[in-house]
Amino acid sequence: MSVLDDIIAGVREDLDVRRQKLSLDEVQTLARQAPAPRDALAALTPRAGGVRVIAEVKRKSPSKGDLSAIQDPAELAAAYERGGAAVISVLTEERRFGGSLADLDAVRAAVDLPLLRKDFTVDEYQIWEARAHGADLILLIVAALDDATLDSFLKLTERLGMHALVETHTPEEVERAVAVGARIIGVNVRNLKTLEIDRSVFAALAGLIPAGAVVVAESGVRDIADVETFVADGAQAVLVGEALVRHSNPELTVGEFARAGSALHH
Ligand SMILES: O=C(O)c1ccccc1NCC(=O)[C@H](O)[C@H](O)COP(=O)(O)O
Repeated sequence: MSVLDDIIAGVREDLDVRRQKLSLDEVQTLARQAPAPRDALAALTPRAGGVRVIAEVKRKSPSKGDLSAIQDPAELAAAYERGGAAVISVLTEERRFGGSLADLDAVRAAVDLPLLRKDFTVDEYQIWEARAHGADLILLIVAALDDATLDSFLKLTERLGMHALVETHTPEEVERAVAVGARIIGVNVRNLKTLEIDRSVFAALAGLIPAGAVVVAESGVRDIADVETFVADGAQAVLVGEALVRHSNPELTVGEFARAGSALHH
């Protein structure tokens, strides 16, 4: 079983528990009552003077173990917002990342930016749930979904007024993301089956993404030089977790990353 398969097995078990407590009907009602979504696509659309930063609230991970205790996710997200993040990503997977929907609620109450509910979406229920908790963007990992499911999840997401970050790691996955009409396409340089980071994967895949889709480099950003390399290779946005949560001044670091590559970016 790959790491991704193992994570998804746990996600399904946790989802069954939540569904016992709150039916799909009830989550749908809450989603329909939620305030209108913010436009994450507009927030990620490139503009002069830098790269868009998706700043992540991430406590721990399968690859690195504990990263940061993060007592107050709302305070961290507010620091990201002050630093110039375009979108805040909140990991809600509990077993392997230590996140929760309570974190998403806390961050939603604290910032005005679009929010990415970062989870392993394998069931329609999670999309309604994301909206009910104020998310504006969800993650769809191509490797975890067949074509028909990817297509129907993307359609549902957009029907609910949200957008999807459609994540890829191979040329075939980019092709599948493009085929379903993804408008925000991520290239994760972390292989979710082996956890290996290979930053060169981004340069190899970014050129396959058609103009018109926002291109996001995901994972493995350690410093400004990494952001500059991703921008030079075609990134319009970067998704950063570890480097921000481990830093003593996440606000400053988000700002530095957001300005990185401004000379290259157009
Ligand atoms: O981070 C992991 O170890 C991981 C393992 C298995 C599946 C997903 C994983 N991470 C999710 C992410 O995509 C990252 O949290 C995100 O891209 C930020 O990465 P980083 O800046 O390297 O923390």
